[in-house]
Amino acid sequence: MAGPDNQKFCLQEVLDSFKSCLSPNREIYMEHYVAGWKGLIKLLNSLGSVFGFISKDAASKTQILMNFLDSKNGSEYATVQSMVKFELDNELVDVNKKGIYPESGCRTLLRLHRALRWLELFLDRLRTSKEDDKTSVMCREAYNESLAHHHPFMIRKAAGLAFYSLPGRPGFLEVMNVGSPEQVVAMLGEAVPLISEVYTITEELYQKHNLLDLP
Ligand SMILES: CCCCCCCCCCCCC/C=C/[C@@H](O)[C@H](COP(=O)(O)O)NC(=O)CCCCCCCCCCCCCCC
Repeated sequence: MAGPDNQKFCLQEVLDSFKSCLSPNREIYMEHYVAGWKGLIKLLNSLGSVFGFISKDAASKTQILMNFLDSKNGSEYATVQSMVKFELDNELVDVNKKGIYPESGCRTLLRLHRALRWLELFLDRLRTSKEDDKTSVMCREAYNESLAHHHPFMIRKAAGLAFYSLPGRPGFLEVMNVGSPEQVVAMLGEAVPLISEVYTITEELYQKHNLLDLP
């Protein structure tokens, strides 16, 4: 029987998670942030094994955050804001170079946060694309504008090759499990601003604490 991680991806599920992410005072709930990523990883897995190296990395980072949430300090990780405060107050972050905390919550979330910017740019391109536009081009452009700045040559090369395997626009919209292309586009219209808001709040928080370049 398929376990929960093998279930089919549904864009609605990701949208719901990112909706639940924001508290009334604009804090980001870790549980829902991680749930959003788990939904995205399901989609990536359904696109084929060529994306395995990307989904493995995202899954391992998601797992690190879930482990913090389940630990004895779990309540300190309830929101991204409380995690940053807790880890900085207790000097649990390698700030300048890798040291004894190579997998701190702050540096792990930063990697996913940078990928969220790629997602925002990619989904916005998809939302405004025309029928015969290529998903591989949208994906590459979004990647070059965001994550690529943080990746070494070999990763950029491997990612670039994987993009060629993306299904065309109609196939990609179908994988989202939403309905007609028009319905997917409408849902993207809701999802992109939400993802963008979560991204901006995190970016401002990390900027304020000088955490945007964590090794
Ligand atoms: C739809 C096609 C998906 C293309 C994904 C584009 C992003 C390409 C990322 C390539 C990452 C390669 C894997 C390794 C990365 C790590 O070296 C690197 C640095 O980590 P480190 O400091 O611990 O060493 N890790 C990262 O930058 C984090 C990458 C996380 C990538 C997550 C991508 C999730 C994609 C979800 C797709 C969902 C499609 C959207 C439809 C609603």
